[in-house]
Amino acid sequence: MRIDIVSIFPEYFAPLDVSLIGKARERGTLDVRLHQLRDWTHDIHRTVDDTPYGGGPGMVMKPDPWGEALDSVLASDEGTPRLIVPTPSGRPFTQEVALRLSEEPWLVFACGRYEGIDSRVMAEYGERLPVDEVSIGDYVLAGGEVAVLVMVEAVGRLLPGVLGNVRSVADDSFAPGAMANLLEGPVYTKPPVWRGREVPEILLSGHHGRIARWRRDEALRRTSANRPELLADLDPDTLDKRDREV
Ligand SMILES: Nc1c(O)cccc1[N+](=O)[O-]
Repeated sequence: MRIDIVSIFPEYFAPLDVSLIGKARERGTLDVRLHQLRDWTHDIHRTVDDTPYGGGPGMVMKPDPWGEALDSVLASDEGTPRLIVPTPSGRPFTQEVALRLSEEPWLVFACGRYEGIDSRVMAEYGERLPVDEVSIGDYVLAGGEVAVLVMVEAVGRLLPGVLGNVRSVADDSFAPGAMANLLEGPVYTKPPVWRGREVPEILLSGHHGRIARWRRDEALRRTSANRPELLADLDPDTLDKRDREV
C-alpha cells in the first residue's frame, strides 16, 4: 500500500518510523510519502490560509496550495487513490472503515488545520476520485495530523504480514465475526499471582472451549458496562452462533 500525507506539519508523522508501521515501511509493505503543503505556495510567507467568506472566527485553508499539491501527488501513474480528509464533520472512522481502507492500494490523506480546508477542494477532487471525509471522534483537535496517525496505524496493522499473529486481527475489538460489536475482555499474563491478585482459574485450566466461553462472557460484560449501545446492534443469532463456536 502507498500512503501520501499532505500537511503543514510533516514532522508530526515521525511516529510512523517506529514499531509495526516502521517495520512495515522497512519491508516495503507500506510506502509512506510525506509532503509539505507550503511547498506549493508562491509568496514569501508561504501562506496557506485566509479569512473565511461570510465572516466568523479563525482561518480557512486556501484552495490554491491544496489544488497544486494534490495535482502533484496524483500525477503519479499508480492508478487512482482514495482521498481521505480527517474532519470533525466527517463520517465516523470505525474498524469496519479501517478494514475497507486496508484493501485499497493507495490512500492520500489531506491534513486540514485552522477551521478546515476550503470545501471546493473536496468538491473538485470528488469529481475525479473517491473522497472520504472521516472523523475519529467528537472532540476538537488542532488539525488532522493526529487523526491521520490514528488511521494509518489502524489501517496499516491490518495489512498482510504487519501483525506477527494473524489471529490478533480476528480477536480485535470490533473485528467482524464473533467479536463484532463486542469489546475485548480482560487479559492476563505471568506471574499467576501478583500482589495477592490471582489470574482467573479458568485461564489456567487448559480447557480451550471453556476459556473461549469465559472470554465471550467477559467481553459481553465489559461491553454492557462501557458501551451498552453496541449490544443493541448485536444479532441474537450471532450470539447463539458464538455459543456454538466455543
Ligand atoms: N475532531 C477532529 C478535529 O477537531 C480536527 C480534524 C480532524 C478531526 N477528526 O478526525 O475527528
